[in-house]
Amino acid sequence: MSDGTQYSVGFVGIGLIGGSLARALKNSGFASSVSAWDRDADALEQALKLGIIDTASGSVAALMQTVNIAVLATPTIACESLIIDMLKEPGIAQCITDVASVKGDLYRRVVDAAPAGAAIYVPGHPIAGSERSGVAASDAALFEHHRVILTPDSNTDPLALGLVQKMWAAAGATVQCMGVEEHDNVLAATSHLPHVLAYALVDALAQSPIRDDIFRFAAGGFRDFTRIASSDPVMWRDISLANRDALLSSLDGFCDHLNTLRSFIAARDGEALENIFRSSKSARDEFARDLAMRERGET
Ligand SMILES: NC(=O)c1ccc[n+]([C@@H]2O[C@H](COP(=O)([O-])OP(=O)(O)OC[C@H]3O[C@@H](n4cnc5c(N)ncnc54)[C@H](O)[C@@H]3O)[C@@H](O)[C@H]2O)c1
Ligand SMILES: O=C(O)C(=O)C[C@]1(C(=O)O)C=C[C@@H](O)C=C1
Repeated sequence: MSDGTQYSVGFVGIGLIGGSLARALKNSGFASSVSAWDRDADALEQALKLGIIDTASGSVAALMQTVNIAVLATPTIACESLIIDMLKEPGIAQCITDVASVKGDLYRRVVDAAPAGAAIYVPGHPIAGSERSGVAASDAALFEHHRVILTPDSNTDPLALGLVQKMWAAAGATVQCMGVEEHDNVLAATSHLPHVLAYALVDALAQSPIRDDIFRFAAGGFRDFTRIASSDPVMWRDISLANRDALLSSLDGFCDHLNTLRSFIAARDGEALENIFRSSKSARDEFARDLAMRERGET
């Protein structure tokens, strides 16, 4: 529960995720002021115009002079050098956090490059998003009833960790901590693999000689399975490469499973197929029930 203390929050990168968090923190009263720096001047102008930020900073260094909490919300590939810059000149920031979808590689490199400052760095990842990008797509309710994973370690400053937990709670999220490796393995399976599969399916069908018919007759099932193939290709290129090992392992396990299923179809083994579909339906139904409860705030 909020104790009413307000913080000055600064964002490096004000797109879908940065913009959504900025909106949520303003609405909840957690942020006394919100500032941002983005390499795209149009994104900053739009954020100002939409009232998502109060001030556009001229540089990362200038931003860090004025904020209690600094949030890095740029594409994964840009995070390493920006976090290191932020940690080397933290200004008045009590904590620095990020929202990147892959944690292990980034954290190890940051700790190697800036060991002294790394204690106030609390790596984070909201498990909520959309196939859309940019500040105009931001949504104050994006994180409500969603989980946020933080990956602190024994070096992390408890005060910095507490502040980041409080910030996400103010945005309506439930915070959970885990190690970077566990995070990257779980997310490879639940997020990165499904995105690769959706892109692969659409690409395979788009290359088909009967492509026009396929897209003409595709409907709800195809739409639901492939929504995430409309996500930003550059973001997903970065994520796939940043989490390469865990993603390869998930992909290999999945390919084996798919081949088993293929062999049942080839062998006309209806019983084996039905068993897989039955157990899959039961797992999916249970997940859907849990998700609905979470979205109603019941868990
Ligand atoms: N989109 C999702 O569903 C989702 C969910 C959870 C986490 N994430 C992670 O959040 C981060 C941001 O994703 P997003 O969807 O908000 O992307 P986005 O494209 O909507 O926003 C990124 C912003 O960062 C800016 N930017 C890019 N490079 C920069 C640089 N070098 N310096 C300063 N600003 C720079 C861009 O101009 C843009 O405004 C990514 O690391 C992504 O992996 C995304
Ligand atoms: O809902 C979507 O469109 C998303 O892709 C969100 C999603 C996910 O895979 O669930 C994508 C990337 C993130 O790092 C976290 C969440």
